[in-house]
Amino acid sequence: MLKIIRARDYKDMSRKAANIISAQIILKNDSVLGLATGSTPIGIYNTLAHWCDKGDLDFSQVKTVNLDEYVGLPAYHDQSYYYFMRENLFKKVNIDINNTHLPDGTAENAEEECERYHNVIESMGGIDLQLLGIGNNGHIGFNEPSDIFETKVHKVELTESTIQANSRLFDSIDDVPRYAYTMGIGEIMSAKQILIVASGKAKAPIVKELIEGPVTPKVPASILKFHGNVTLIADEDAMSLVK
Ligand SMILES: O=P(O)(O)OC[C@H]1O[C@](O)(CO)[C@@H](O)[C@@H]1O
Repeated sequence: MLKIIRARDYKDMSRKAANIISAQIILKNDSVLGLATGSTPIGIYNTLAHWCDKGDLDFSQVKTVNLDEYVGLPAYHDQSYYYFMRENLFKKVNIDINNTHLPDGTAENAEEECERYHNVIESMGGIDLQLLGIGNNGHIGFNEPSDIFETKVHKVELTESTIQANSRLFDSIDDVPRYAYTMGIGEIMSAKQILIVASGKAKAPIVKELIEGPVTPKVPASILKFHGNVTLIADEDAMSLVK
């Protein structure tokens, strides 16, 4: 069942989500956090960094594993998710960078990279708290709408809708990578706790679909309704189409 927390606006959503992540770290200082990229979590990461800076939060034992990475982008590329995580969180908190993990977008062998990344997640003993954004088409990580739920880390061809949405961050749409590595639905659903965040009017149709629609691989996020401990934090704009 999906627990729903309504937030006033982006700032309120960010603080509420940061509070839950912070509680997780306080309760278990060596928590494994599953982390997400995209515009939505930036306010959460800023808030966590601020609390860490004030000495209220300690990342020294925290381990992280990210959802996804573009195929073909090296870590130093400013649109790689490695770069995003470093700029928005890792360099601002006292985390040991060796405890942070993402798929390697430059790996030569895709199959081996998927296997390696799956084993990284397993070797950490699973994810304590997984943070998720939601794509306009219902994707989580880069699990795009499909006929099946892919369970394990895999290489995925991005949909036109995702390429369009993410082109805002690249010089031209032709620069957006066509493929990505992503955690599978199985690894995401194995997390002990899941937090999914949504903000803004553009997310209102998919948030309505998530809450009111059926569970189907056509809306990958819908599977979350089968998880035992999942919370959606959405602001008023994102909730504006929900009855
Ligand atoms: O938070 P945003 O930028 O709307 O992105 C939503 C989702 O899309 C992605 O950016 C990938 O397209 C995910 O990483 C994110 O969860």
